[in-house]
Amino acid sequence: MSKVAVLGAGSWGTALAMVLQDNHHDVRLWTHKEEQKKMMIETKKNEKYLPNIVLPSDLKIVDSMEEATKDVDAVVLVVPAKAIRETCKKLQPYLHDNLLVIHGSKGIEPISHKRISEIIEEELTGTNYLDIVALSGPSHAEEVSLKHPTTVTAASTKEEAARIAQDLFMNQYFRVYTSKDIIGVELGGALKNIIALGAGISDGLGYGDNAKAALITRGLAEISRIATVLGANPFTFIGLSGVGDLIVTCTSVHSRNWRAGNLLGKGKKLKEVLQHMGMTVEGVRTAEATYQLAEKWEVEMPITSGIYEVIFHDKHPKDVVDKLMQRNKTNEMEDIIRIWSNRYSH
Ligand SMILES: NC(=O)C1=CN([C@@H]2O[C@H](COP(=O)(O)OP(=O)(O)OC[C@H]3O[C@@H](n4cnc5c(N)ncnc54)[C@H](O)[C@@H]3O)[C@@H](O)[C@H]2O)C=CC1
Ligand SMILES: O=C(CO)COP(=O)(O)O
Repeated sequence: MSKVAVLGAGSWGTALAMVLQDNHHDVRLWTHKEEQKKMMIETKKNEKYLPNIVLPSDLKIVDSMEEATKDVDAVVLVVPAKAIRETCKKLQPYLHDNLLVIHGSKGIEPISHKRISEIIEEELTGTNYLDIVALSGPSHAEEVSLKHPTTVTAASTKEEAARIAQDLFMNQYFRVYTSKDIIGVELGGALKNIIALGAGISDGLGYGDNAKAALITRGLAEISRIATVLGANPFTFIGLSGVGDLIVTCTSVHSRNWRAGNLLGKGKKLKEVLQHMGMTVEGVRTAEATYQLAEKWEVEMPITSGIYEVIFHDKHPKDVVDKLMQRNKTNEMEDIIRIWSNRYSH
């Protein structure tokens, strides 16, 4: 049995805490909201984020970061990407040697273009902890909390760290693979949210399965193009955190990114959509960051650019689709083969 702190009690933090509790670890779930903490203790439910799910009776809902992290072997950061820096600052005084830092968040920071593990590393500089592991893959919290079979990847540059995370989480319904490609795993998890917005927009416009399959496939092509330039292993994108997460997020009604896109496709404005959602829609901020990254590295990302134009410049989604369909004629694989061979020729 290990002692584990889960920081962030939204849908994903709560579902991961339940997996860890099922594995008989000593789990402490922390939320920054006092009223949410009280509600979870009183009702034994997390009504806003996972309605109808009864929390395990032995799951500890704690009062403070200090209580959450006391003597723990691992912390699992599961707050929205925009709250990672702030949460790391709160965590910093409680770090100790041999503490494994795992995160389950999916995003890229605009302007700095940092991945989650890079932000964590930056914020925890000068402190002692073991390593950072990213946990990512096709895993809607709603299904994990019902113990439906789910597979994810634990990625760390240090294989041993990924293996510790694998051992902590793996059970009968939650299968964990390891990977050393943390760049690819984090980029796959973050960038698929942009394409999921696109899939939602396409469905909202009334287009069918052909359009969605095109978005998933060509979306994967542009994700692997930029990610390979940024140092990822291209093979990661045929894995769970690549095509796996892309499929689940583009096709599931559980996906907040798909649902937000769907409303955009039906003509709603971004502000209205986000108010209506009331939950984290990571693809919006990641679209901004990725648009900037594509410009910086001169990588063609036409789908991401189109979605960015819809979200931030009020472009009509139908005009964006027309523009995508009328791009210059091209060979399907030429670009990615060139990028892959550049990478492997060094
Ligand atoms: N929901 C899911 O099925 C999955 C979500 N993720 C990722 O997990 C991360 C968290 O997402 P969800 O749990 O789904 O979000 P959510 O919208 O369900 O909940 C967000 C939680 O973060 C808390 N929060 C907001 N601002 C905060 C701050 N400044 N400091 C501390 N806590 C704060 C909220 O109170 C809430 O408890 C995201 O990056 C998401 O992409 C990853 C895999 C699956
Ligand atoms: O990352 C997820 C599933 O793997 C959750 O996606 P959404 O944030 O779109 O709900």
